[in-house]
Amino acid sequence: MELECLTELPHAHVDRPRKRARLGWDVSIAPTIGVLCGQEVGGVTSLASVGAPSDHTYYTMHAKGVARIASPPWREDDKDGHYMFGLGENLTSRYKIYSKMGEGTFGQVLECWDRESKEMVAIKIVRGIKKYWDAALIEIDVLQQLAKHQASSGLCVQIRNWFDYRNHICIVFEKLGPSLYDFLRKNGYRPFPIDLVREIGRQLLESVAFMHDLRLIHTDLKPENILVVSQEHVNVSDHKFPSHNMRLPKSSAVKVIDFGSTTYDSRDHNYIVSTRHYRAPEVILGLGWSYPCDVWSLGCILVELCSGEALFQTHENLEHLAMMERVLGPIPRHMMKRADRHAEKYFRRTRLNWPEGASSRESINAVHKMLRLQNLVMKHVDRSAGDLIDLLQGMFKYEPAERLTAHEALRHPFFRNNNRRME
Ligand SMILES: Nc1ncnc2c1ncn2[C@@H]1O[C@H](COP(=O)(O)OP(=O)(O)OP(=O)(O)O)[C@@H](O)[C@H]1O
Repeated sequence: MELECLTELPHAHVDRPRKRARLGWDVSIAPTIGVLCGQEVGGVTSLASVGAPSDHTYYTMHAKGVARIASPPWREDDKDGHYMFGLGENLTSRYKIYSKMGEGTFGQVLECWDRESKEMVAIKIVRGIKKYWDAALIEIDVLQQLAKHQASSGLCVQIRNWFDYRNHICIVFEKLGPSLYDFLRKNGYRPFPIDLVREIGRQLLESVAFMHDLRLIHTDLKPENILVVSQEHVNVSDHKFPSHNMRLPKSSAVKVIDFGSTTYDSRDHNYIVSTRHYRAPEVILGLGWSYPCDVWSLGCILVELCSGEALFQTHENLEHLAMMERVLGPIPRHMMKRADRHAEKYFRRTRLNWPEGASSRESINAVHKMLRLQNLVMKHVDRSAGDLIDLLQGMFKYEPAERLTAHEALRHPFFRNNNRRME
């Protein structure tokens, strides 16, 4: 999602952890600086309690030839502030880098061996640029809130530790498997079976209900930010095209990641949030947003899992609103009237300025080709289509106050009799 949003996060009331001193382990590069700064979460020994090694310890370590845990040579970050690393190198004396698992706006995520807990972990190395530094501290604060209130089997990724390494915030997470988007892509954008959609949908709503109970709004829910817990997958034949094989997660257990844009509830949120395809109408119209924007994003994700493809494939506000009208019916007048000065140009008196305002004939055709929600669901789903349509209609209410809450959606008949994880 756009970084500009992050710089505007109104987190004034959140106690941000202060910037810590450089990691003590790095003393071989800068022996005069060195206070260890990790803060463990979840009962593992605190790095902070270890303290900086004295000169004596430092030289003894070297005398003992502990080259195995030595620091790699200092290098410049790349032009975008990303940490430069080599596979097999150490990241502090505790972690050894195995592979790169992903990359996002904030930094890179590396698969590392944790010598202390003797397990693989995923470490997000945040870009060494101040605005990302500050945003990472907010993400850590949120992750610690979540960790305080959920068991390790919870539905949001667990933070294990964090520290500052060579001016990069590093956040250590439990290691999870591929994202739902990875599965969709590898399957050539073929739909998931409805029972799997139901199981994933239920967990996502539970995780969002949990966040909302803590007054947290994720704001960037999308298939890329939902990871399956297990690495294992099964090959099954596509229910629609039995000659095609599909790769599906062996267990349906999923967890939500990426709390870099998560914010506390406040009445005056009106900056742009969410990745485009999953963005709620009140965000586009500048009407202010809150918890319901997460429910809208989940509605988009459920449709995408059922159909295989993102629902609103657009990069432009007017086209996006036109697509919403095509799939869900007209935008209520009272919302059009309240649209902010950036959005009022999308309307002509009391209707959307469409197709007159379209940027091209292709855009008009793309919108025209879209199916109504009912038809779209019925095209892809055989069983439970009626319940799913009804649930989605509640999650896609234009008026945020009328939209189902996550708790209400969980009570919907679509989820009845299916309240256990598929294994
Ligand atoms: N705990 C984890 N286990 C396994 N892989 C992970 C984990 N956390 C993140 N990843 C991988 O790293 C990628 C980037 O992570 P993340 O979304 O947290 O970074 P980001 O920079 O905040 O991204 P964005 O640009 O979406 O804000 C994910 O899409 C995923 O592939």
